[in-house]
Amino acid sequence: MSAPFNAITADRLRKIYETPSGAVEAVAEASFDIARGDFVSILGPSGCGKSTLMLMLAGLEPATSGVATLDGMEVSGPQTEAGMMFQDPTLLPWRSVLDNVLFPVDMCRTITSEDKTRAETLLRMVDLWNFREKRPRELSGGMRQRVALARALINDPRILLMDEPFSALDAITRDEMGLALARIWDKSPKTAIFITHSIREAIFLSDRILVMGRRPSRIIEDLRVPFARPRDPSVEARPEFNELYLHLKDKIHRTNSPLH
Ligand SMILES: Nc1ncnc2c1ncn2[C@@H]1O[C@H](COP(=O)(O)OP(=O)(O)OP(=O)(O)O)[C@@H](O)[C@H]1O
Repeated sequence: MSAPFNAITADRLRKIYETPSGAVEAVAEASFDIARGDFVSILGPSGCGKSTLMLMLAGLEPATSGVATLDGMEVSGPQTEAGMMFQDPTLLPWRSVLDNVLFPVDMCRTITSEDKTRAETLLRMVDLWNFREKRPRELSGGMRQRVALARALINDPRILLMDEPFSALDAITRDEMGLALARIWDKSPKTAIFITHSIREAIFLSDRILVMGRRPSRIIEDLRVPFARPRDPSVEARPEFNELYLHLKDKIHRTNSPLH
């Protein structure tokens, strides 16, 4: 059977958290299809349900109703095939950088020499080759996130789910991480969902941007980013970049305002 064109689908995904103080409707209804190879960012005001949506797609939080699929398979539990990155890199402190990158392989089978070669290639790509034998505590925050990126790619996943992976980093390191991710993308495009609060980061990295409205949230904007790849940071100086930036900023501001 040939692979489906849409790598990720969400069909009326809804999430209500039951809490001691009552029900919280985190996501009212999210529906979208993501084509194979597209890099899609999700923007939206704080607390609108972006992480909840991601957790439902990753199979880490069950949807109250609706259906998600990854690579044509309905999501009904943790999606081990997808690469994942979160705000916190969650590295194992007693393992070396190289062994942290190999951890997802170690979890499911015996590590082969090909796995080691791939881990080494990835560490070169994220510029951490010289740190492969170090422990996480010896690395900066940006370096730890680069280890997490290499780890997310170790199984060469077709789908990558990233929830604010760079948000704890300083602005310069964050830009460098964005560039590193864009370069990796140029070499080996994957289907990705990337949650961020940075409109500039979303435009620079994405083929398409979805905006979620205020809770209980829905997708209120879905647009394509018109810049060819590979992109370099000079794209930010283009008038179209700024127009898109202002459009998205206005959209998020309006949804965040109690007057709208
Ligand atoms: N496990 C949980 N139990 C109860 N309520 C939750 C839980 N997780 C999230 N929520 C609530 O669901 C809503 C959406 O939270 P979520 O973390 O998905 O938003 P977000 O858009 O990712 O926020 P931010 O941009 O600030 O990270 C919030 O009101 C939050 O308090």
